[in-house]
Amino acid sequence: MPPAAESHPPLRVALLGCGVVGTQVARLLTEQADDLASRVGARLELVGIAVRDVAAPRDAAIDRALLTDDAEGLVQRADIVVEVMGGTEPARTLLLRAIEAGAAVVTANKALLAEDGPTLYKAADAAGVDIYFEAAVAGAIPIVRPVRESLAGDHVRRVLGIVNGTTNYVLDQMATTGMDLEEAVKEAQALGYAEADPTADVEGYDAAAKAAILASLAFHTRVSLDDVAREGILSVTADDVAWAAQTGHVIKLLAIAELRDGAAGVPAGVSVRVHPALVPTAHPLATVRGSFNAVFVEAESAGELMFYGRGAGGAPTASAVLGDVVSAARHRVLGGKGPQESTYAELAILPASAAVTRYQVRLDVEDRPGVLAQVAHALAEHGVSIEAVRQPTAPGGAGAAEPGVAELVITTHAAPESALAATVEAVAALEPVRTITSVLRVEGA
Ligand SMILES: NC(=O)C1=CN([C@@H]2O[C@H](COP(=O)(O)OP(=O)(O)OC[C@H]3O[C@@H](n4cnc5c(N)ncnc54)[C@H](O)[C@@H]3O)[C@@H](O)[C@H]2O)C=CC1
Ligand SMILES: N[C@@H](CC=O)C(=O)O
Ligand code: NA
Repeated sequence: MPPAAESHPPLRVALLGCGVVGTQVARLLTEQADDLASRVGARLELVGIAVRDVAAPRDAAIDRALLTDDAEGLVQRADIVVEVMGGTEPARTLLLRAIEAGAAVVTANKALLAEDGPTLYKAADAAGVDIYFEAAVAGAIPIVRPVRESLAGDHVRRVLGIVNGTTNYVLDQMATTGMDLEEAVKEAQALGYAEADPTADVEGYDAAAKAAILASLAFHTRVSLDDVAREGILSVTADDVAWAAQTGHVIKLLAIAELRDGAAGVPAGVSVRVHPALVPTAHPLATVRGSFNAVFVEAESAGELMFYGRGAGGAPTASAVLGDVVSAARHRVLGGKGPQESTYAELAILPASAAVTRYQVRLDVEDRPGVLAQVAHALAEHGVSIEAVRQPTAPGGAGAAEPGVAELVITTHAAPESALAATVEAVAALEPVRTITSVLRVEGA
């Protein structure tokens, strides 16, 4: 049991940034001060909130006397620095200054961690202080700590997740209300899910940053944003969404990190990617609605684990931040330190072309005998085997693109991305092929 709060001097907490997340962190630190003190064994005293503009209007929960535009000065007078301003600079410099000054740091900044986490981890290690970042991946969902600590005795094989609330919200709205992408993004911004620049969400950078962080932790190997093969949701059309529903799928933006052991002609290493994928409606990931996130982890001894909850929004993200603050604060009171970065495995990072997935290819072809055989032959020549072929529109009948044209939907067995790219090119070049309407990966089947 921790000592009574009064037995330890208060711990000074500095907050950098007072936007969607920062406002909720400040509110919870104040409203839950007594509980937090009892849980930590010392009072957590919010000593300042660094903002760009001290005169700007703020939520009523913010004590305006704490506002300062001197972030550099603030980090020098704190035991724990919480960074929720986002962006690479000045966040990195301020966190380094805080670490040099002996403060523990808590950050929600996945963009910074995925780009330059090692600089911060090394500095924290050298200074002997904690660095925590639960909020950086999947908001409120405890996923960093389970992968970093609870599964430290296991071997993780694969992580598959919906880790961006904005894009999940957008795809869900497109599927259920027919809303267009731009309108749904505006709603996600208003609800506090989107990044300051929502292109980070819709182009997959945010999910890629989270995938890099998760892959690093899961595989004890340094993975940065540049190592992640990335596709966002801008190429997903209303037609894709409607067609997915018609065939028993939903489209989700997935983050995938997997260990490949050198089988199937693909070299051994780690494959990390983010892309939209067709997920069968019976799969648990298909039921993840709105801004919710979910992460599947497959580990050798633990088997399959699933983590589900709110991945975005002020209060849910603040919950994860506060959990980290409590951990760091307990170390200040009771001694001890959180885990360091672990990169001993030093696995190879595989190129995007080595990713192995099933694909669904939709194409319009001339409706005459022998066409299907030509298409099948082109696939076979590239070593891609067909799992199923469907012709959703009756030849030349209702729903056909035009008379004499038939739509084919080909689902492949798992094939390397490199083989598929060449195959699609070869199929597109066939004389009876009019258009390749879409190529989508299929996951979770
Ligand atoms: N909003 C969400 O659902 C989640 C956000 N995050 C992360 O949390 C961090 C904050 O996100 P939000 O609160 O949503 O962003 P926000 O844009 O609402 O808030 C950031 C605040 O920091 C301030 N700021 C930026 N640069 C500053 C500087 N140099 N000095 C002082 N203040 C500065 C901005 O003026 C703004 O008020 C980001 O790293 C984001 O990726 C993580 C998980 C979920
Ligand atoms: N913009 C992010 C916020 C949380 O990380 C998202 O939409 O998930
Ligand atoms: Na989290």
